[in-house]
Amino acid sequence: MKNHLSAHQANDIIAGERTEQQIARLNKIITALMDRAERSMSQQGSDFGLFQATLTLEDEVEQRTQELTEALAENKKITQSLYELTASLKDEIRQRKRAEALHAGQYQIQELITANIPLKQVLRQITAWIESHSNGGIASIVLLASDDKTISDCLAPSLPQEYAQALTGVQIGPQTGSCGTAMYFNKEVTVEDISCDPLWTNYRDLALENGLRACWSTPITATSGQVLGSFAIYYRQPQLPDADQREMVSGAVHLAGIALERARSEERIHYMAHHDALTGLPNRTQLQDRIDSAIEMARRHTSHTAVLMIDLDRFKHVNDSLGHHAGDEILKEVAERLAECVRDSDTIARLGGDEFVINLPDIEHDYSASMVASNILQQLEKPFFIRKQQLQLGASIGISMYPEDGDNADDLLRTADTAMYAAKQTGRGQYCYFTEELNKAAHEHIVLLSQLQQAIKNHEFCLYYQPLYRLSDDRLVGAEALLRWQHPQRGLLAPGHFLYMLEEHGLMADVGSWVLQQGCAQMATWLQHGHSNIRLSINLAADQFYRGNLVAEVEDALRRNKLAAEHIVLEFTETVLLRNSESIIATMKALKMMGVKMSLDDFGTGYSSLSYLHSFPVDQLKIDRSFIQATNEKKITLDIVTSIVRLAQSLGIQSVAEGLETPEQKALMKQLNCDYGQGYMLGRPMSAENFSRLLNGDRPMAIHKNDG
Ligand SMILES: Nc1nc2c(ncn2[C@@H]2O[C@H](COP(=O)(O)O[C@H]3[C@@H](O)[C@H](n4cnc5c(=O)[nH]c(N)nc54)O[C@@H]3COP(=O)(O)O)[C@@H](O)[C@H]2O)c(=O)[nH]1
Repeated sequence: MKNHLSAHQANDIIAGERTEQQIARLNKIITALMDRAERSMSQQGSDFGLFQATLTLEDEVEQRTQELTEALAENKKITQSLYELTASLKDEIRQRKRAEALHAGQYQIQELITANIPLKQVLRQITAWIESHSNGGIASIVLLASDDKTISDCLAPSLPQEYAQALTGVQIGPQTGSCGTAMYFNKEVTVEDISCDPLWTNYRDLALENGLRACWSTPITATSGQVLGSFAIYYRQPQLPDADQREMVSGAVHLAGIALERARSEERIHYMAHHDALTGLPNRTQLQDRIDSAIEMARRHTSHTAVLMIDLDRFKHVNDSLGHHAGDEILKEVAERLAECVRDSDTIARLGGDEFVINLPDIEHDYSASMVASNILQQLEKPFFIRKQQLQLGASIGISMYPEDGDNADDLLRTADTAMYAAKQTGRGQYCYFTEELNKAAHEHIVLLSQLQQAIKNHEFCLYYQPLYRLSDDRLVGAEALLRWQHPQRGLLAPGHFLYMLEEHGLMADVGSWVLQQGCAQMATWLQHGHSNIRLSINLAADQFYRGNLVAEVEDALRRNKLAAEHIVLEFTETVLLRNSESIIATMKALKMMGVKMSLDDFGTGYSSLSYLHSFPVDQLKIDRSFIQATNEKKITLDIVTSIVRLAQSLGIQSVAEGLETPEQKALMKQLNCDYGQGYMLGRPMSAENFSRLLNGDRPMAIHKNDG
């Protein structure tokens, strides 16, 4: 509809005015004609003249009357059309005002949403906005809980409070009033008369007691289609919504959807920023807040707060061997077991990996922390059953206390971590309190790590070689390459000082690659010097297998040094075999196909599962030196060593006795028909130069106790 006169309508108005002027003019003409007739009759005195004049006058009057009637009819039409035009203009103005008011309300709500005003305030504003345009309708918004089954809240400022409260907690279903049913089916539900509608059977009395007779409800959904709540309008008399109301409510539902979706994503982001995704426990950020609050409380109450840093023992081993999914299952169960050891007011957090932290606020004495720590150790000692396997883990715990060990969250976490590290060193399954001495040790640890990183850059590593002899005829048959660190201040260091750190900090695979290249280069040199009857054993770390490019690395080392595969033996421990994965088996088989011999190191100390020997292509078993050294003390150890040698013989593979220190040990192993021997009694690890001398039949120079 237009709000201005069309050209046609304007013409009509002008035509109306013209008609009035014509009538006035006609009256004047009639008067003039009458005068003329009178005058003519008196002047001519003739009857004919009068007759003629009368006729003319009548014709003119008739014609003018006709014109006048037409003009009047035209005028009436114009008046009618003017009346209609005014009515439609009034309607248009009313509609426009309503639309403007709606838009203003909509705009205001959009602004509230973008200004991050609390959700409930926004939703109340939406209900108020709709009510102000609903002629007595009562607006309400109910929210669906995250379980998608129950009403978590009802926001309806104009509904009776008793009624709104009664809706909270109601389970939605196919016959749960208008809102519950609308959310259940994700469909608009219109009930004209609550008093007789079957959807309201269970809630009818409640609604009628509160004076509610009709209700139509529209689900509020997220962009994904997920139902978030419902928007409803109640009436106090049986009624259906009209077209205007429908249009309005569809806008309100849209806005409520945006507000709810936005609030949910913000909640989600906040949750993710403060929780660990795997276990749902608080993360470091939230833990720090909780420790800060606990410190504040302890300060006010002049009490204490304790921080327990918990690290699982053998977790890395399980993770490496069974894979990350199994590891994740263990972590979730650990979280559950920890929850059983603490009060609701305590905080359990996961910092990542297998590191958990517990904060005990407001405790009187460290005795409480010790009680909790002992309980946790007991709980985590119990076996885990993962994928039909029983696993024994355990934990180490470090404890720090406010105010003694720190007056802020960072310091308490750091000191608890230092104590935890000490607990691990003193033997697993222990708890340990922070002390100043530990602080010093932790500092040294950090220094050593940075020196180790420098050592890699500055090529401070070298290899030592320990001779290997055939026991039947004492012939030198090879050597084992052993890593050494030429420390700038501390001198030559054996792996015991630093290998664990390389492993802990993920540096072992790179150092292992260097050992492989360097060992092959040295072996190639000895070959060039005519020593073709020896083999070099090279240790492989588990991480070298897990990295996935071991076969290519070995091929590369052999090719670069023009070395045949038969000149090297690769040693690995059972840790590698624990991850009984297709890829580890494939790697071993590929190495074996290349002609490389594989030796299982430290046999007897780990799981020593016979199934490994069946699945993996092993050529040699190295009996751990702890068995060899205990043979003269315990009969059972002698029996074990005898069995391992026999096992190797029956499998058609070689056996090597490690750590031979006395002639008796050597004699015993020879008597048992063990193939090879290695140990201080036969030769300590020595430099490449000294080993070359040994190969040449010379006495190695200056081999004394400290040479490696
Ligand atoms: N992944 C890699 N592991 C390596 C590498 N180099 C060494 N290692 C492993 O470190 C562990 C300690 O090695 P090390 O301090 O060199 O000790 C070796 C010998 O010195 C020692 N040994 C040998 N004979 C005796 C003995 O008679 N008595 C005694 N007390 N110790 C002795 O044993 C170590 C060799 O053991 P093994 O490898 O099991 O044959 C050790 O586990 C090394 O494997 C490396 O480059 N990569």
